[in-house]
Amino acid sequence: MKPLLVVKDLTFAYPGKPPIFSGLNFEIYTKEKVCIIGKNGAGKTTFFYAIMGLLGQLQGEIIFEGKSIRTKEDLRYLRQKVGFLFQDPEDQLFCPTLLDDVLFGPLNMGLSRKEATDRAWGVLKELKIEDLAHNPPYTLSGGQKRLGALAAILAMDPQLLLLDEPSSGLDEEAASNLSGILTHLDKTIIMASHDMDFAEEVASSWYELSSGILRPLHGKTRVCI
Ligand SMILES: Nc1ncnc2c1ncn2[C@@H]1O[C@H](COP(=O)(O)OP(=O)(O)OP(=O)(O)O)[C@@H](O)[C@H]1O
Repeated sequence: MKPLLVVKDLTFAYPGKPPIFSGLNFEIYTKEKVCIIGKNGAGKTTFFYAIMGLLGQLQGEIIFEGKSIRTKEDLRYLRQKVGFLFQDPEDQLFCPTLLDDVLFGPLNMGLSRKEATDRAWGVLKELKIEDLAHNPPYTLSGGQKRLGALAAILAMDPQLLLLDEPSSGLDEEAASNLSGILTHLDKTIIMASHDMDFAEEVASSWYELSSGILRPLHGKTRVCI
């Protein structure tokens, strides 16, 4: 079996700054759930940007489903299959209501309004935020926005989820509901988190990002960052 995603020899520096990645290698197989830990500024968010093609020209290679992502067309395909929950959910909610935001992806993918609406209500209910559906996103709390942004991603039924601090700002009940959902979700997940209790619930393998490389941490080792 081939890995779902391979990141090969990734080297990257923001202009005028020292390299964040220096020959980083990573691979994940379908249905694996991985947590990446690392100190503030280690490059976890930047790693997700690299996978999503948000850093422009890269040194190294991103391979998805066995195919090297090289052209705009490849990137469009990858972005349909990979759902990215940004660290700041405000970046992802831009419609008049939360329901519109959750409908946006499925409608854009060509689903009928009925299919898209069924899907949108399904994820809103699963995340227990259906009573917020008609609210404008700017009126939601930080935790509600995070769940709303996640609903918008899940409604697109991506194969791989990149979750940047998914439990940040959630109360205990919402975090526990979310960890339960992610644990049972039939999808591949790469998550960056400082919330060890949450991550231990969801992830089955761990990596530490440090000095520009990803190092596997064997076993479900509890690591304090
Ligand atoms: N657009 C940018 N331009 C220049 N430097 C940046 C930019 N974005 C991030 N950086 C720098 O790159 C480094 C890695 O940032 P990144 O956000 O990827 O880290 P992180 O591991 O996600 O941190 P945290 O745990 O705090 O979320 C930091 O030193 C940050 O200041």
